[in-house]
Amino acid sequence: MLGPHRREPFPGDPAGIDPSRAAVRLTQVTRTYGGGSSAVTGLDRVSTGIAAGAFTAVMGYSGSGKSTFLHCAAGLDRPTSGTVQLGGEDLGRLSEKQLIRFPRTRIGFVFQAFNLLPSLTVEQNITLPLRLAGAAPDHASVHGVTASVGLTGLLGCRPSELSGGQQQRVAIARALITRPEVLFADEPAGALGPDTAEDVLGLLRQAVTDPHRTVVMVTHDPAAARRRPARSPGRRPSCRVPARR
Ligand SMILES: Nc1ncnc2c1ncn2[C@@H]1O[C@H](COP(=O)(O)OP(=O)(O)OP(=O)(O)O)[C@@H](O)[C@H]1O
Repeated sequence: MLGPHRREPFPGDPAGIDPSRAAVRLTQVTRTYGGGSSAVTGLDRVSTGIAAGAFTAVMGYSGSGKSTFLHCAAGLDRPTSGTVQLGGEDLGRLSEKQLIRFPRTRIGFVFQAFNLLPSLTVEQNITLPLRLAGAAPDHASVHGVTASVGLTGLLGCRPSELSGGQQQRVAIARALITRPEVLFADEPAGALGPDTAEDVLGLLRQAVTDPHRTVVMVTHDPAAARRRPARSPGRRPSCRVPARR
């Protein structure tokens, strides 16, 4: 964990990562909120690469820009300057319409607060990204992903009928249903108790056992960042947001 007075290079700095092995690359990315004297810099010229097929944990002190980093890397937010490449695609070159469609097919995102639609059933929540992308959900995929996150038998429930851990499992299934190249998770266990949190983190570590998948997770928990996925990428999985100047 970095403190506000320490600045260390990113372990995944582009200088240290083979460009062909980077699932996501940020180059000189700055994100400023507001303007004038009240402007806040969420990210300040961050350059880094996320190794493809690895489980990478993003850590840093509160307010250091972890969520901003994740949103820019996933294309959910546009940087004020700099470039983000995901799977070789420069997200800055995409139109608003293309950028909205992009996450539904190429990335999955898991939020701390689950962000499920309360009026939809578990099955409808899980298949929503497919339906928004105009694809018909096939039962084998739905049941496969549901079983992989331990939700078999709960497809007809509404989110309000589920525990927090079960709701986060639904959110993970929803993120995985499109078979994304990169799965982003922002404090996915932040709203859960320790045992449930461990289950949810285990599912994310399991997700990277698919050789074509990269997982990037923001966490405050050094233990969660240190634990290796089932198929270890062979090095310590960590990535740190440098202190803002
Ligand atoms: N929408 C916004 N409008 C204005 N400022 C923002 C906005 N989003 C983030 N910020 C600011 O940008 C900085 C980085 O915020 P960010 O949420 O990315 O940090 P974080 O490391 O994820 O924090 P935490 O660990 O507390 O969730 C903070 O100073 C925050 O106040």
